[in-house]
Amino acid sequence: MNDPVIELRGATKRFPSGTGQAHTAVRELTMQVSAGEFVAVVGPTGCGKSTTLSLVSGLEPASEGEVYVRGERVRSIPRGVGYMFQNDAILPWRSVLDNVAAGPRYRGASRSAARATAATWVERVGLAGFAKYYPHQLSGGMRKRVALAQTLVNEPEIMLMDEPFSALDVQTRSLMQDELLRLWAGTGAAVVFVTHDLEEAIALADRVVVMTASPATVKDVFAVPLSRPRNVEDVRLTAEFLEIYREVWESLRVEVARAREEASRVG
Ligand SMILES: Nc1ncnc2c1ncn2[C@@H]1O[C@H](COP(=O)(O)OP(=O)(O)OP(=O)(O)O)[C@@H](O)[C@H]1O
Repeated sequence: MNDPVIELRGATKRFPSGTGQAHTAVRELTMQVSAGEFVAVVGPTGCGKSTTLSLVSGLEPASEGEVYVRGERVRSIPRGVGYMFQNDAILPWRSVLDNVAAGPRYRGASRSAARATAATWVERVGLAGFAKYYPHQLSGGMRKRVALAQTLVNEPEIMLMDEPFSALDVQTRSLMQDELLRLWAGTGAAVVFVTHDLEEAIALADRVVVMTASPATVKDVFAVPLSRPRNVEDVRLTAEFLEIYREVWESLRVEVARAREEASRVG
């Protein structure tokens, strides 16, 4: 394996809880992600998947253990990190083109250079002809395309994705998954993709990390040896996919059951 671009070594994150005691969100997380690798993280609701991304992005410092990006200890937000969340960061008063141009502008490109770069990404995500549209004129899938272009225009070395497609209907979701794979291929970016959806995780990733019920730690890591390029709808129907699904679900189901038990005890 190449040198990891992302490395967590025994990272633990505690938050102050309402009762004055510390609440452990994630504990002793150890994992590595290499350049060009697509890693999906699955786990029961509320186990600490988003917190894991916050540690990598430097938004939250680890309470214990270490987090490295490109071999350097994360102390603030590292450069070269792109995000995509469930709620997109599209500004309603800006056109599609200007939303995508905002990143390059922020990084110092002139208005015309930023718009030229943005135009190529607007086209690559399939929105040529919609550059002048405003967000309210777009469908949910089209907004996701804008969000993808907003992320990719900055050519991130690392992409942190937190359930970016979970609000979409099933068909649009599959389309966007294919788009993501197509656009990511060849970028060399390392991806950490958090999802509730095990099918999505396997269809997209090179490895699937299963987290335990709260406080989350890495329970198992599964390789996904499905060939690329992949078409997510086709790949889901293969015997190989189902075999991997069964294996990962065996691991995940125990944690989902444990989380439910815990929730019913607390609730
Ligand atoms: N800033 C914060 N302050 C206090 N507690 C927090 C904070 N961020 C997360 N937590 C707590 O840490 C735990 C893990 O939350 P996190 O959002 O990482 O889980 P998740 O697995 O991403 O959840 P979901 O699957 O519902 O998206 C939760 O109990 C949450 O309340």
